[in-house]
Amino acid sequence: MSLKSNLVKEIPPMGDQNSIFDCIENLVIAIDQHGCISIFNPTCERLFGMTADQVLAKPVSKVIPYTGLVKVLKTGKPHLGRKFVLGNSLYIVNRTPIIKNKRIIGAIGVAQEITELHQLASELDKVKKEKYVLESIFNYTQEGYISINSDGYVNFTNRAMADLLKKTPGEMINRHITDILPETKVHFLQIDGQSQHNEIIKYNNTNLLLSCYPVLNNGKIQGTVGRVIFRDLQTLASMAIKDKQAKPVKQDEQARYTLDDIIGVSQVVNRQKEIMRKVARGPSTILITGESGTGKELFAHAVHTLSPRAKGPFIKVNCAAIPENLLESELFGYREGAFTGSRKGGQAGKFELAHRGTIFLDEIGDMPLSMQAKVLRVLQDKEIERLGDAKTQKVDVRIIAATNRKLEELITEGKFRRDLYYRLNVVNIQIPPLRERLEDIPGLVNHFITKFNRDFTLKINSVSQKVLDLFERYNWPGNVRELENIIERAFNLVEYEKIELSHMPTYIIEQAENNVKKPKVSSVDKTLPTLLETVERDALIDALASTGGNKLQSAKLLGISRAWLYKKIKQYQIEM
Ligand SMILES: Nc1ncnc2c1ncn2[C@@H]1O[C@H](COP(=O)(O)OP(=O)(O)OP(=O)(O)O)[C@@H](O)[C@H]1O
Repeated sequence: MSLKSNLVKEIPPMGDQNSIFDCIENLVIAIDQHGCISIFNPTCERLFGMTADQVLAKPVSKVIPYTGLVKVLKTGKPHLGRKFVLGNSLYIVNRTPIIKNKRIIGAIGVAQEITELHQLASELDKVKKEKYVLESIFNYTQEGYISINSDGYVNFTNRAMADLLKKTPGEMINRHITDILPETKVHFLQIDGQSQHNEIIKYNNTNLLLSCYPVLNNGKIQGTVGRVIFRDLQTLASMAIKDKQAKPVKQDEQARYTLDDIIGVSQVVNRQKEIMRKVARGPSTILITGESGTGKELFAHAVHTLSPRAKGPFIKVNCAAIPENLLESELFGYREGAFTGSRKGGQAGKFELAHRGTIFLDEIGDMPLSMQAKVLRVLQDKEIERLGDAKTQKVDVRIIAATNRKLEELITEGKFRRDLYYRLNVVNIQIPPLRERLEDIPGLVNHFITKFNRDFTLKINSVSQKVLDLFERYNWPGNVRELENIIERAFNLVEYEKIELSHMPTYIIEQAENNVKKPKVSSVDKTLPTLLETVERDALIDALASTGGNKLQSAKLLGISRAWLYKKIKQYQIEM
């Protein structure tokens, strides 16, 4: 009988161990109570390049530098789910003591290669992150998107589409498209690899402008994506001045917000408010920059209401939303007979309408170059010419422009005029993204709760601490607008008087989980020691929260001793 089969007898019986260990693909190594190898299965032989007969009965620590088995033998404590790297592969191992008659008679380790699994998990994580980004993009566009699979069942819809159809995405997913949009059968289901553009369909009493695109995979149709550009055709019609039927755009010509409507305690918001107070008095052009949803329009309204022009009109033009060929007549107006279908008596443009007031050129970065030249001329000469009219008119208008694009980059790419940039950028107000001023969140949350309590006639009076913690970890790609939408969504779900974690969309919970809690320090406090302390404190709080306050587990999680954890809890005065 070989040495190997003698030693294996020491292991508690579990069937025909030899053949089990011999045929499994896992690495199996066992040691006896003296730390000598008692099992070394063929997978180990292959991987370590040694035969069982060469290593059996030898001290494991001499044969393989670290297996962890000697430690398990000494302490009697198992090591479960530990990972290690061997060559280019990643393994997960369970090491357990072998106990017979309450005595530790050895230890066994069983390892499984998980390289591929790990790669798959990383891939999945990457795909998940990309999905969040795409979802955010789709959820913050004004255009409605819906997609169906090849059998006609809805597998995706964005918020704009759900709002448009007055349904929740949950009421639409997995339903057949004809149950949701009966009229679209022909557009969605009979699409044959070609796109269909701008078809008019009816939904309730609204006309929608729908485009459909096939989703192709290796040339085969997998489904269809539908896009609704304008919520209803009246919006389009009102923009199309050249259409004889079109009504002039009804504009609310008054600024709606004041400085008090800008909520925020962060240094940066207070500094910007201070600047606004000063510059509002003068005539200078102002350029407001910041990501989408940071409050640029709100700031523009507030400058106007603070200015001596407050009683004059406040005219907003969204330069990105108006088709290039209509922008000129929109901005400068046109003379009667300037083109076929032009209105009798002609029409005043936005600059004229803003006379003695303020014109707010939103999304100025998207203004076509040809129009930039004309706006520059207004800035220089304070004069306009209606389309088709040789007569010039003096206008007294203050310009506030805003953009979420990097104008310097657009200048380098030749898409924005440098001279216009200098003319606009006399005073620059930069609004930082919400993730860089987390201290503004609680005030904004209260502000939106008050607003929605009014709109929904509800009496929500608080938000759970868990939700506030979540808000600190989330990175707010849609900024304050996204926060406002999330609170509004919660109002639709809330049952009692408190907004809880269960009222939050899963995508923000999942994204926040992947984020390290950000240090809540203002720019003046950003010395390295302060930052390190903040990160350390946050890591402690996260570990304690995720282990339900268990200090031993938290210490393990953080890779520090229990004594060190206690010291840090005391140092940072973390309440338990
Ligand atoms: N500091 C703030 N206090 C209160 N409400 C705010 C604040 N900032 C933004 N909001 C609200 O967030 C929403 C988005 O703001 P706003 O439209 O001004 O952003 P924006 O930067 O102009 O966005 P976009 O670039 O997409 O046009 C609005 O409902 C606005 O009232």
